[in-house]
Amino acid sequence: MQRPLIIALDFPSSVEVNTFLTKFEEEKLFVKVGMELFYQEGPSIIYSLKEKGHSVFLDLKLHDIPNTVGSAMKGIARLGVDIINVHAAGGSAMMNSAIEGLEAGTHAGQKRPMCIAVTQLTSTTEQVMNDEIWISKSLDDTVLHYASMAKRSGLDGVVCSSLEVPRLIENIGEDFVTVTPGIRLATDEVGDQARVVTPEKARLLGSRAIVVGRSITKAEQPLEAYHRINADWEGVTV
Ligand SMILES: O=c1ccn([C@@H]2O[C@H](COP(=O)(O)O)[C@@H](O)[C@H]2O)c(=O)[nH]1
Repeated sequence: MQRPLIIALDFPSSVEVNTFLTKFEEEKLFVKVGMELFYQEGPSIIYSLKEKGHSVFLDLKLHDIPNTVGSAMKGIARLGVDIINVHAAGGSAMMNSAIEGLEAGTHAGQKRPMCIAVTQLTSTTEQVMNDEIWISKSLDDTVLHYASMAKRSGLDGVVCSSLEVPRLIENIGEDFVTVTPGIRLATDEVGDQARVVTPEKARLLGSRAIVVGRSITKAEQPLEAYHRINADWEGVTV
């Protein structure tokens, strides 16, 4: 994985996905399949995207007892996805089990999917985390704690806001992958996201990958929006 812009395919079915993807012609993309799409289409959407040559992040955010997550991961590894994730809040035993399941399910000679942990959702503010989730620490400390636990559990990286990336690089190192949603151009609507940065700022803060949904999928010209955001992310003048 270089430094991809991952497009969140938050669509209700494969019909909308296919219409959207035709705008990109033969371009090979890095896409994210989340709950909305996967719960409707199941594994067939993964096979179809992989067949077209796209890289796939399956964003199901597993969070259950270790045995259940491990068994689920065994099956997920067989789908051939490039990235899968869990909630770090499930704890270290659950994350260890996720890795064991992925290793057990990966075909011999193939690379297991990268496994990353959600630290705190980018829609969560520190106040909500304190008052509702009942974690009485700072958001930055909590993200660092969850990320350190994920690293010790053998995971490859985390999902967090770009705002937290410099501290993670400083404490955990550059090799631990940071996948960062909550990306908006200055003119975009923020919507339900709370910890938001521009693609350029994400690059400057050291994010390894950005995840962009509505700023591309709901744009009047999705291809143009993709190129504009990608240029901002890569630091290329267009
Ligand atoms: O902390 C998280 C974890 C996952 N997401 C997902 O990323 C995209 C963001 O979509 P936008 O339309 O660009 O807001 C979406 O699929 C979320 O489920 C996240 O936003 N934050």
